[in-house]
Amino acid sequence: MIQSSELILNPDGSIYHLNLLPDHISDTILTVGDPGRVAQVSRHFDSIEFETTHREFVTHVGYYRGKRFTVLSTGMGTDNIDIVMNEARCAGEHRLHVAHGAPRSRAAQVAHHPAGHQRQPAGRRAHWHHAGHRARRGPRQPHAVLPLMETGLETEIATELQQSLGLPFAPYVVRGDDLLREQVGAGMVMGNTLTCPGFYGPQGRSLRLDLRQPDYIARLQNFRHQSAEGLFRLSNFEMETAGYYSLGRLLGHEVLSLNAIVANRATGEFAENAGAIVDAMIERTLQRL
Ligand SMILES: O=P(O)(O)O[C@H]1O[C@H](CO)[C@@H](O)[C@H]1O
Ligand SMILES: O=c1cc[nH]c(=O)[nH]1
Repeated sequence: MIQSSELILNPDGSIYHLNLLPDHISDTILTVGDPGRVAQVSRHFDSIEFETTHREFVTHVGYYRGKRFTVLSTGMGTDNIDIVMNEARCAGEHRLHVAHGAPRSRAAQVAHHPAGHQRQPAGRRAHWHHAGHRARRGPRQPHAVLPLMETGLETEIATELQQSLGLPFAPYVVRGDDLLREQVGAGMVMGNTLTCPGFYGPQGRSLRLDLRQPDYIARLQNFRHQSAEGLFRLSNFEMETAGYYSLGRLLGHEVLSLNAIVANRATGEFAENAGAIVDAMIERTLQRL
């Protein structure tokens, strides 16, 4: 029995922040950061059966070519991903209990629009599969160390990243879902996303304040880890993927982060047709799911 202070329901029975009832959680969930982008996805649907808005969480539920999707905005940052993954899971689990008598895994897909600092033209589509930021130091509270079960390779990369960037913590390094990548990623560029707890300093931008490490971007660009699986390099910045991949692994969901590259940090360019790039990625993703 979970106490009402832990699993908080609104008077209509919907879950606290997302404002969703069990039936609003489809087997496949598409998440976007920008609340305005939910309609950019659902305008492709054949029908929309439900819409709601609560804070930055906008949800549309509908059908695309006969398949039911929930499309949901998260707002920016991994703190919101904690809310979305926990609340969508709890609401969805309840639906599955009612429908099937037992919970089972759902696939959750993620569409984001981050910035690449790799040397490729702004505007190129990409799809990335590693990410991370986890504080492993600090006060030892019971929840400070997650039982994430990183693979050997993930731990190796995390340790080397920590050393080479001089970080006071080891980042998470978590691989996305291989099957979803095969299903959705054909023809897209594969890469490794660095999830940052901010857009400016944490992504090496300096507008009014100097960076503590002036060579931060160069250090990230030059990072290499060679293993039997191939060469690991960092590809792009965004602000949520690590949260999805870590919580997806812990909760047992298939998760893939798709990133439209709109800002090229190596050349200093922002794509002129960013909206069209994002739209093309949305359509391609829907067609493949
Ligand atoms: O456009 P969305 O999907 O929000 O994604 C990216 O854009 C936001 C920053 O501008 C961050 O959320 C980042 O992850
Ligand atoms: O540069 C960018 C662009 C979008 N989102 C990010 O997190 N960074």
